[in-house]
Amino acid sequence: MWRGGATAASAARALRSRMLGDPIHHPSTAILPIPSARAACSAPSAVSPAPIVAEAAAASVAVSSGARSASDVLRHYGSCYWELSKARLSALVVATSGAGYVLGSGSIVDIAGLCYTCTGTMMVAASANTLNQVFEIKNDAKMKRTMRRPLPSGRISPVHAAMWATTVGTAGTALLACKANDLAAGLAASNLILYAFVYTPLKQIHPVNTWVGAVVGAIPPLLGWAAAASEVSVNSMILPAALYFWQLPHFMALAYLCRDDYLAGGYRMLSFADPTGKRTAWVSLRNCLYMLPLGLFAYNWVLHPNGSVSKHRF
Ligand SMILES: CC(C)=CCC/C(C)=C/CC/C(C)=C/COP(=O)(O)OP(=O)(O)O
Repeated sequence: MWRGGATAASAARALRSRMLGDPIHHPSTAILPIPSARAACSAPSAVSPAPIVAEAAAASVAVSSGARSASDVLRHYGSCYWELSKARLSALVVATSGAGYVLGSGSIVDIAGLCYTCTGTMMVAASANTLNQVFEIKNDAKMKRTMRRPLPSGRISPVHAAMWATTVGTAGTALLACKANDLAAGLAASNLILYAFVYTPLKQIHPVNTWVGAVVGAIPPLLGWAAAASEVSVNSMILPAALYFWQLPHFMALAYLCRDDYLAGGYRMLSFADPTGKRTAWVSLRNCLYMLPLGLFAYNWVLHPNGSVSKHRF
């Protein structure tokens, strides 16, 4: 039986803590270069072979657990970035932007342009969603629906999240400016500002926040259209308008069903002053009805990127 096991285990622990630090709480010390482990492994020694074997084993354990810890760190922050970005919601936002791009393209769709636009939109939406959570840490911590998010649960620091938002938002806007056009980049940046710096604080001030939030959700297809056509027109507004009216019943239903949670979070929603739900239901129904004429417009108009309206079937 090999008796160097205990020595190897403690040496491995010491090496591992030197190499990796605490990946979660001290991320800056988390990934030190592997060569230090290799150096420990290959350091010449004049002492008996048992410690050499023990140290070699320790180093090899340290390297493999180091690799595991590095991948743990990557997984940890990867999942934080994913959640901060609300990646599934952002993917839906990208789908609407992509639809706008295709409609704004006319008969030929530039696939590379579509990919750049979708990537840029995803990045700016990820940034907007992260900033929203940076500003709502205390509120999110009070709500059942949101208390397990990365910031209120302490899985990532606010500074780290803000740096992620700044990096991805700047890169996404630059991508749109370089590979699409300034109009698309401007719409993306303005929408980020509207969401993070107008809608987000407004949630705690006045129920009108829901309507402002619906504008934020409606901009991405306009952005996509602008990226393809380099301009916006009456036709480019049809899909955004449909999204705007569609979101209101969606948000109203959420605000009514989760009203206790929203109240606990310190938000101001229409549903608080509506115990029977009748007012909320009426606002929802009214906005559903507004969608009917939009369907007729889309059916009867050819959606020319240049905004001219010809009466054909779409
Ligand atoms: C290109 C670009 C910038 C696109 C932005 C797209 C975007 C962020 C859409 C979300 C719209 C919205 C009002 C979500 C609800 O936020 P909430 O704060 O009510 O949600 P929460 O309570 O779950 O945090």
